[in-house]
Amino acid sequence: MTLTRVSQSKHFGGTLTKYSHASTSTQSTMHFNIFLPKEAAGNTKVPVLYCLGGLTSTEDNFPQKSGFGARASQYGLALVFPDNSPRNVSSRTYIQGDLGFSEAGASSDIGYGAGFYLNATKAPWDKNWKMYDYIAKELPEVIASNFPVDTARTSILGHSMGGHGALSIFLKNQSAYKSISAFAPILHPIESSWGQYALPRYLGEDKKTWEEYDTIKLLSRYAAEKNLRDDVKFFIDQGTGDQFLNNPDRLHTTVLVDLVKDLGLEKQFEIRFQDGYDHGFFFISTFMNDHIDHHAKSLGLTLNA
Ligand SMILES: N[C@@H](CCC(=O)N[C@@H](CSC=O)C(=O)NCC(=O)O)C(=O)O
Repeated sequence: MTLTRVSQSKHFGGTLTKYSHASTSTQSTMHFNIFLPKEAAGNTKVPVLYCLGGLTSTEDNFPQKSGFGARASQYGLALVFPDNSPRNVSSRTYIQGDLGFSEAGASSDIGYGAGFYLNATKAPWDKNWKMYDYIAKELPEVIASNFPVDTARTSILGHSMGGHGALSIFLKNQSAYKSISAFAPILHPIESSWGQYALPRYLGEDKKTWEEYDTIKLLSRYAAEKNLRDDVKFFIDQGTGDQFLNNPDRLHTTVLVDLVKDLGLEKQFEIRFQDGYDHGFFFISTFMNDHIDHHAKSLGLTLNA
C-alpha cells in the first residue's frame, strides 16, 4: 500500500503531514493528517493519539483548529487526524433516489462528512461506508507500517460524532487503547435526531444493529457482562452552552451521568460540564491541553522542558 504525500508543514519542531492512500475498507482514496514530534525524526517510536472529527469535518478541522501542537510537541506525542467518511466515490449512485447524500445538498447527516464510524450494511452505503473497519483496523496498520509509532501506546479521542466514534471504538476494542476522551460526544445516537436519520439508512430498520454503535447501549452491555476495563478513566468535556445539548438534546450527556451512577462507575468517569461553552472549536481548543495531559499520563509521557 502506497502513501502519497499531499502537503507538509513544520509545526512546533515536528511535522504535520497530509497523506492520501487507497483504502481497502472504504474502497476509496482516504486522506489523513499525522503530526510527528521531533522525537520521531531519528526513527524513535513515539506514542500515538487518534483524533476523530465530527459531522461536516474532514481530516483538516482538528489539526487546524484544536491548538494541539504546543502540548503534543512538549510530550513528544504523535497525533493522527483521519477523515470521517469516504470521499469522491461514484456519487451519481448516491444522489439518485434522494438518499440524502450530502454532496447533493440534501443533508449533512449522512454521506460525505458523516460516516458515523460504523460499517454500513444497507445499499448503497455498504460498498464504501466502512468507517469502523477503517479507523479500528486499517488505519492503525497503515500508520504502524509507515511511521515510527509505538503501537502498544495508542489512545483515542473525538468530538461530537467523532466522540461517538472514539467511545464506541474504544469500548469494542478496549485492549487496543491506553486511554479515551471526548469533547461533547453524541452518546446515544439511537435516541438522537442525527442517529435516527443516519442509522436506518446505513444499517436498516432493525434497531438491534444500531445498538452496536451506541455508547450508552455498549457501556450498559459491557458493564453487565463485566467486560469493562477498570484501569481506564473516561474523560469527557461538555459545554453547558452547547446548542446541541438542549431543544432537542442530541448528545444525551445527562443520560450518561445517570447511567454511570446506576452502574457505580463514578470512579472511572470524569464528566466535566464547562460553563457557557458551545459545541465548536473555541470550546475544544480551550480544553485540548487537558485532554492531551489525560492521554499523556496513560501513555507514560512527561512534559519536556
Ligand atoms: N450542520 C450540522 C452540524 C454541523 C456541525 O456543527 N459540525 C460540528 C460537529 S457536530 C457533530 O458531529 C463540527 O465540528 N464541524 C466542523 C467544524 O470545524 O466546526 C447540524 O446542525 O446538524
